[in-house]
Amino acid sequence: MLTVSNLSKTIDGQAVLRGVDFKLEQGRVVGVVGRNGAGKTTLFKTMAGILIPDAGTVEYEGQSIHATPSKKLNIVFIPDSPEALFSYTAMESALFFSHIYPTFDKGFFSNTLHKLELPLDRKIRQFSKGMRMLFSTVLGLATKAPFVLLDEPTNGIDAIAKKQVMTLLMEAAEEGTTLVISSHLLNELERVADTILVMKAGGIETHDMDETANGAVRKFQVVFRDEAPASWLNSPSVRVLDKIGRVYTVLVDTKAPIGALEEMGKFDPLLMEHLPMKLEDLFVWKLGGSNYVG
Ligand SMILES: Nc1ncnc2c1ncn2[C@@H]1O[C@H](COP(=O)(O)OP(=O)(O)OP(=O)(O)O)[C@@H](O)[C@H]1O
Repeated sequence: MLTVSNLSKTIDGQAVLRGVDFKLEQGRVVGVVGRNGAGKTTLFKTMAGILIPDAGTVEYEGQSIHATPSKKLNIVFIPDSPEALFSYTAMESALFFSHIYPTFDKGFFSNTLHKLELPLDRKIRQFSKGMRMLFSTVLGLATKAPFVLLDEPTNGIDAIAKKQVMTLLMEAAEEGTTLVISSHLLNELERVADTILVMKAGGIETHDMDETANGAVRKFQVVFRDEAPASWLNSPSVRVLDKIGRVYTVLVDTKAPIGALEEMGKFDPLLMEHLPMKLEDLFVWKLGGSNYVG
């Protein structure tokens, strides 16, 4: 279990993390989403012990990873580019990591690199972006750490490399590794994550993926008979995702005290169809800016 309690971090006078709290059980696949600059990378670096928090704790099995540095070995951070290893070859990087991580699996590292046709003797600087991301993923997974934090692992790589990275990750998850993946590719995250952490204003909300699909916020396609009622469209319990002619796609908080769903029914729409809720919809609901205005 990894427990993050009341974690705060200010960088250059900006409070990036503000009292972040959550727990991660072993064997989960966790997606971390948030707007650009929300603090995902800062959170990962603090969770992995690279940054020291101003307040709060990160505990692995009840022990602070900052107070007991050996506990950091249980949490590996895979950055979006392995710049720190650019002047090393893949093999040299593995040697370096095997000195740090006693559980480092050299066999897994070289076999997987061989399967992926990545050279062991070339400097990482000479790798393409896709090769670098595959290499860092293999290197991180080879540590056999129980918690692996991946910062945008498939960003900017081609479809084949993406599939290879995702396959490696799913194999690790099946073996019980907890993966924490930050990504802006919500469709991809939706397929693999069972828990979603939404970062906003330095804080975090935890969502179960099942809860996302069956929670209080529902998605509808609705066609009104006359002009769409502006007060309803602009209410805080409603968010317009799309409008084509008189066809609206909306998110409605079905548990809101003002009864936005009942009200929609009272307008006697020509069509009112319930659609499946996607992770992208949750993202817009939680992090979208102002509501529909036009
Ligand atoms: N070394 C640094 N020096 C100054 N400001 C920083 C530093 N690292 C992060 N920040 C600031 O902290 C905030 C959070 O950055 P962070 O990289 O953690 O966000 P993010 O959610 O990972 O963003 P993105 O989705 O764009 O990668 C940003 O406003 C960023 O400018």
